Amino acid sequence: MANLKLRDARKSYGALEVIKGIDLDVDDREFVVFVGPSGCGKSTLLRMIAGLEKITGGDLMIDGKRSNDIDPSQRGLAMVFQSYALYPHMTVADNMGFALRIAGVSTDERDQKVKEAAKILELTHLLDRRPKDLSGGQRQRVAIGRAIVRNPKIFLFDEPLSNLDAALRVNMRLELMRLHDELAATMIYVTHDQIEAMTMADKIVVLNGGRIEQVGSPLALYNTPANIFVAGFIGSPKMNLLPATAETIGPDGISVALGGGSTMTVPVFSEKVKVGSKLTLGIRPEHIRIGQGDQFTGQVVLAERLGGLTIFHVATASGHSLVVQTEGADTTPLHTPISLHIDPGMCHLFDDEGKSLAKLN
Ligand SMILES: Nc1ncnc2c1ncn2[C@@H]1O[C@H](COP(=O)(O)OP(=O)(O)OP(=O)(O)O)[C@@H](O)[C@H]1O
Repeated sequence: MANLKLRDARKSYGALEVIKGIDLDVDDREFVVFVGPSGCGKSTLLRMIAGLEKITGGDLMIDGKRSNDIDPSQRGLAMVFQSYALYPHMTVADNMGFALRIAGVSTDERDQKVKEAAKILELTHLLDRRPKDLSGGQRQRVAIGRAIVRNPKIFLFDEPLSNLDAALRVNMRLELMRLHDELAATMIYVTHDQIEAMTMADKIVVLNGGRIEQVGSPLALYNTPANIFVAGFIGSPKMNLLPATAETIGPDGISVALGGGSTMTVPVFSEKVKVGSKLTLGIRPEHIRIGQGDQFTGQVVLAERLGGLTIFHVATASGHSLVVQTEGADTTPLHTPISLHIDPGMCHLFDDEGKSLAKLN
């Protein structure tokens, strides 16, 4: 069993506070991913958990025990870094067994643990090699093996795949998911790659400026972002965000004017919104249909043809730029006049503070 709790966790460097009060629960066997823009504090938070950065306020609880001041080596955690940090002069087997040797584990037990980990990671045939004779992906597997042999309560990963090429990243991503399942392990994983976050996480933690914007399952964040920040951060291509003004408020929702004569009634509710309130309408690119309506007319100005799907950049007659995603290889040529349909039920409305308005049932 392994669980971890942060309560009002803070980190300051001198007068500069970079982690500003984090409350988070990581449950046993959960795969938790920290995402957020560069500099938001993902690595700092992970390093605070690992014990590599001192926590300057609040509590870190590991299995119910306050662990702020426990030595990193005694926390029962193992961290895998982006840089692998392998010892170049040691073989794969020695690299993997090093921490156990330092801990005074007998040679027999060490060999057995290294062999078990090598089998799980398909490194058995490489145990006698040195890191320089391995590919990037193999090196990263050795770094993960070094964590596995320690049988940690919780694995911590700091952007472990970002030095790998695109194809290898996909492979390693799948391997890590398999490993999480096979080891029934608790994992905390930092990345700026939202595909990694969406595909691997049980729970995503979206950080921004040292605070949590939202915590939830990948689909919860995708379908019901709490605010504009999360709406814009999760999802690729990004959600379209358009300025809107509340025109009427009724039992069917809030009617908004989108400029250029376009209006839409979005089935949401808020006591705070009044006629004239400034709002933002959000619609994901895959929820806009081409050639099925007259909410917007315009023309395609750019097309990203990916084979399985096509991403159109559309300039509307009302002066908006919209990104539209269609299934398959849509061959609509550039500059073709088109009309667009938006399903109001798929739209999000955000208030003037960027908070999401509740949907009507
Ligand atoms: N030793 C330090 N002294 C002062 N500020 C620091 C120190 N280490 C990190 N910071 C600041 O803390 C903030 C968070 O940094 P951190 O590395 O955790 O961000 P990150 O989200 O992991 O970013 P990235 O995705 O770019 O790695 C940044 O503004 C950074 O400049």
